[in-house]
Amino acid sequence: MKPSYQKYVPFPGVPMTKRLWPTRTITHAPAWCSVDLRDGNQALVQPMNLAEKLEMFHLLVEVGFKEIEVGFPSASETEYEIIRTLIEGGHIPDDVTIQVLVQAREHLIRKTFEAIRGAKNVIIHLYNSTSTLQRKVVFKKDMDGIIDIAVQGARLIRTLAAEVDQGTHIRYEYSPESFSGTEPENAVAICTRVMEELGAAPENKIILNLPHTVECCMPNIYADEIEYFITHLPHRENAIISLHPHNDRGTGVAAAELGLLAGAERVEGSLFGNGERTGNLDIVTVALNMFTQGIDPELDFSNIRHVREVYERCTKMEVHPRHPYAGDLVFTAFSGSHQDAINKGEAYMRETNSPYWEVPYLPLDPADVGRAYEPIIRINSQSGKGGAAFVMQSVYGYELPKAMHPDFGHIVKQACDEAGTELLPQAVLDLFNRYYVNISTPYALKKYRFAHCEDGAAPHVRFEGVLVRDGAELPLDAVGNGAVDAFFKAVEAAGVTGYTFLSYSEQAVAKGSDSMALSYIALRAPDGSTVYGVGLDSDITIASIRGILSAINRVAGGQR
Ligand SMILES: CC(=O)SCCNC(=O)CCNC(=O)[C@H](O)C(C)(C)COP(=O)(O)OP(=O)(O)OC[C@H]1O[C@@H](n2cnc3c(N)ncnc32)[C@H](O)[C@@H]1OP(=O)(O)O
Ligand SMILES: CC(C)C(=O)C(=O)O
Repeated sequence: MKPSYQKYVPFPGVPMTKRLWPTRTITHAPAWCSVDLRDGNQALVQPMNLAEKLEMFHLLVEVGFKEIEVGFPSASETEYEIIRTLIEGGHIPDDVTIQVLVQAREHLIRKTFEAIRGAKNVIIHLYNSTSTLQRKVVFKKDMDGIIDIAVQGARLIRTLAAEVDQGTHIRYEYSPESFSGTEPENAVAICTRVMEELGAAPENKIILNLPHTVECCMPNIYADEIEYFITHLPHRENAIISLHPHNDRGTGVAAAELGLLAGAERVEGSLFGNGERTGNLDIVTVALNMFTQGIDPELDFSNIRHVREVYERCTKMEVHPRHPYAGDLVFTAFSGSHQDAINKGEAYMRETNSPYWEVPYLPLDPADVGRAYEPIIRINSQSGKGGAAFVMQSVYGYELPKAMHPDFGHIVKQACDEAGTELLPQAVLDLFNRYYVNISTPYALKKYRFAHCEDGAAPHVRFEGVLVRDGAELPLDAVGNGAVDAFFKAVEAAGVTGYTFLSYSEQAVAKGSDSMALSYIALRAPDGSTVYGVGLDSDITIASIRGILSAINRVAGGQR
């Protein structure tokens, strides 16, 4: 790639010495305009058909958009028919304004006015490209020539708007397309002329949409351009300043956010950023970014799965697994330290009832976008002991004692390394069962009984039974202050020696319709190490006995 970088010209800065936007914060939602059905649609391999456009339109209404660019009605019969269907089919709620895009060309403008007949609220969106590059390469005109295209278009629009039925409320929008590639003073000049032509006034504000048609500079430069425009525009009070970022450098969201700081009041974009090339601005991300700053975005993404499902079906595009807020993996932690911190954060939230979201590594509560049911913690070779314990607890209700976490974590880590892939919860449970639960080799408890005795002395329990190893029977018979103690002594008396009882905890778990007891046992093994065993049975005493035997068997069977 060496020398070819020299053919790129660095983007010019904006002549500003003082700028206000870096000192500001975003405090409220802008007016949003969805361009999914137009800019998004025009960039699809297979543009949406009528049914898909209608479904998408209804989704956008459901999400809360009040301004929706529904198409470019003069582009084709299909586009025209879709707009007629929206209007004639009564699909447009009274509080929603449809927007239609048109180039500054007479026959296209006339066709556009035909298309909007009978609509209640319409924004006629006029555009022509104004950038230095387009002037030179496409239009071969100077700036006056470009202004003339816009003025002629605006004049015709005003004339035709005056003839439209009284029941149709028309507003105007003008885009100096490729605004960010236009000299700032030229952008102001052309917009000023269009405002005059369209009779912009405080009670009849024009939307001046300032597109980052191709994102060719850093977002701070776009913000400078917006602030320059706003502070140099005569009669700024007659205009609503709108942003239309694209995402060629991958910073469309940043450009929109900095553009808002620079004073814009309206934002055009699309769901998940669908649009030309790398896409339009992703409105979902900007809106949810606001949400995470304690600002009501005035769009409803509380069921993001549904929004995504309709979007993917209608556009045949896929949302990337790492897409902010909506991707499959964005609320998932595989790595141990993240899992640990998330676990602790969730415990902190439960224990303190904190009114604020204070969970490390998760900037948004998944429940706020309807994703609370998904596994946050998933297991692979990067996971730690807390992750495996979390899966056992959250999926199966097994409350592993904290001291046992490293032991089980080690087993899970080894299995992940061997598998070289993620372990699903069932595989984690299988490992737990295989390594700890009711292990019955080499020692198997063949038969047993215990009796509670109260014969004058302190109450005690007698355990009798038979342990089998390699076909040989070892009789068990001992007395203890409880069944577990009696069993432990009986095993020792039968020659299985060198174990010390360290700790024990129990819990009930639901197994189908039955409730079972789980007993976690820790013993000191003959070599001084700690060994864990788990017993599972409908009877808590038997569960404990099975747990002890499991621990012994893990040592005796060399299964550690
Ligand atoms: C940045 C954006 O996303 S803008 C929106 C872009 N969207 C679309 O283009 C989708 C819909 N477009 C279409 O269906 C077609 O392009 C139409 C119907 C608008 C126009 O079609 P056509 O006139 O057949 O062809 P085409 O688009 O190639 O037109 C190019 C001509 O329009 C001129 N032109 C382009 N934009 C404008 C404009 N805003 N104002 C006036 N003339 C323009 C070009 O200079 C060129 O002129 P030339 O033929 O004299 O060289
Ligand atoms: C027509 C304008 C708003 C546009 O789509 C763009 O510049 O990207």
